[in-house]
Amino acid sequence: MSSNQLKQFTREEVAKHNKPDDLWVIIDSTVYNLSRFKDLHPGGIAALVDPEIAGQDATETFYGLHRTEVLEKPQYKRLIVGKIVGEECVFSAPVPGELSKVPYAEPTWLTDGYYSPYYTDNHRQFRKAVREFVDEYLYPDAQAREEDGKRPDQKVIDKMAEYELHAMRLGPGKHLQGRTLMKGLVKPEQFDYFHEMIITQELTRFGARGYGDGLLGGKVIGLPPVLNFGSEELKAKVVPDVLSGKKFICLAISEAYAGSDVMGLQTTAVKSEDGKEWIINGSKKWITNGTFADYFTVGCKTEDGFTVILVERGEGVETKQIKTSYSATAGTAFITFDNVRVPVGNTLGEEGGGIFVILSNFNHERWVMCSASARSQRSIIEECLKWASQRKAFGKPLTSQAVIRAKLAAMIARAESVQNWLENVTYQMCNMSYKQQASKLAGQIAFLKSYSTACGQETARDAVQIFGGRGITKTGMGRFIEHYHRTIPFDALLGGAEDVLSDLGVRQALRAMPKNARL
Ligand code: HEM
Repeated sequence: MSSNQLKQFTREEVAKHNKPDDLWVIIDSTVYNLSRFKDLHPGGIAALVDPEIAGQDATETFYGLHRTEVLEKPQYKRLIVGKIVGEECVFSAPVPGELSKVPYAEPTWLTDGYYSPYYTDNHRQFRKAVREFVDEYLYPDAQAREEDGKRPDQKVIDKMAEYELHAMRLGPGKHLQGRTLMKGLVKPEQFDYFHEMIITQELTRFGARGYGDGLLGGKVIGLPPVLNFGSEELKAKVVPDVLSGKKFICLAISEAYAGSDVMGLQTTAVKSEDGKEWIINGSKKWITNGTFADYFTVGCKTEDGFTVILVERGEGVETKQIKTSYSATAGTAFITFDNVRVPVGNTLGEEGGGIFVILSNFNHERWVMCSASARSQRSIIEECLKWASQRKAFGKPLTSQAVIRAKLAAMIARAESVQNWLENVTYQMCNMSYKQQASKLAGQIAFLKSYSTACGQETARDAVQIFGGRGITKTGMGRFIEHYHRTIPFDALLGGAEDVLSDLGVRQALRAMPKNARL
């Protein structure tokens, strides 16, 4: 029912319904009958029958205790009996696809009155379409799956395939040729790293970190080695099924024995006597999407050093769920390979040349993670600005406290610096070949990742302080803060731990020092 068709009441009429069995309240000029609901109210009966609430305007108190989305739920919409005559609602739930008007909730290129050298009209239209897609198809599944830990709904995966989002998430390249991207909104040859960054950032907005990885994060890092280093025959077999969401792939590098120390890995691949097959033995740990993957891009120790090999799920491959601090929807696995036989044609890149395959892949993976980190910090800023403005403490909004404002200042500065650096690196990527990126951007991206996740961790800690107890509560007002604070270590570890990455950046810089440089 639209608000115009609702029955109209005066505030005096509503005030008469102030008894436990005849209990109305006004929230944002809408009249709710809570007479029956009071017994089910998660906040208890006492809060509702309070003389300051029963029959009165409870708008301010309500928004101090509940998220707007509570009123959007159908079971609560049924409590509406009318509206206040001559008044209009002030607070609105976000409209799918719309930009937020909260300062710093969007990067400058999406903020009214600001300019950017990087984005075209096509990027802007594309951003709008992706956000509408995410809000409509992904957001509800993300919230539900993060909670129940099941895999993302296959219908969502299929829908993403229909728009070619699986292909686009791998970035620009030959794999996009002949595809109709986002229903024709962007041509394959037009698609660049800014388009890809837009997808990653929009996908991050649903605030469900485990689901984000469950939504084929394994493919984003596991398929590029096949695309860039696999034989034509192997690509023809694997790529179409993965990009259409029929089959799943993951990257299996880290082990119980070694994480960042790639050369210390212990999974072995030995050639069969006839030289036609690899025989793989060992285990892998913390492998995103491993529980449901059909293909595994595996780092192995071989006679010549380190080699990357594509393994298909089959005899000798076993995957078990690892319980981590985010949702099981990510499909994080412990994998064992027990005499797994794989054709030698599944080798990705040169035998013994695995380190190059992995290192060049790391750049893209880390840049994707920086894009996500920049965006999630912004979502946290939006939550904090809203909360600090609407929450009263000692009779004043939280924003009247200088310590709260100082925390907001630091978060905003961090998010702005990460996004601006990210856009610069993305611009370099748009103008460099894959090889140039591998040599020139490894240090930049390593620094950016380590810096952005360090910023994210500080922002998570500040946000919890601003939200207080709600920042450590899985439901209600602070639920996204609790989630971010709990899951931020994934950003800081996956794709390379902060310290290791910073050191990598410095080592790259030292290698490039001119021999004749002297003070
Ligand atoms: C349409 C009216 C209302 C509905 C549908 C509603 C619903 C809910 C729900 C679902 C929660 C659980 C927390 C959450 O998910 O955010 C909750 C908590 C609560 N509600 Fe309400 N509520 C309503 C009105 C009110 C009013 C008028 C008050 C006035 C004091 C109130 C006081 C509380 C309190 C104190 C809590 C506990 C908050 C917390 O644990 O942080 N509610 N309510």
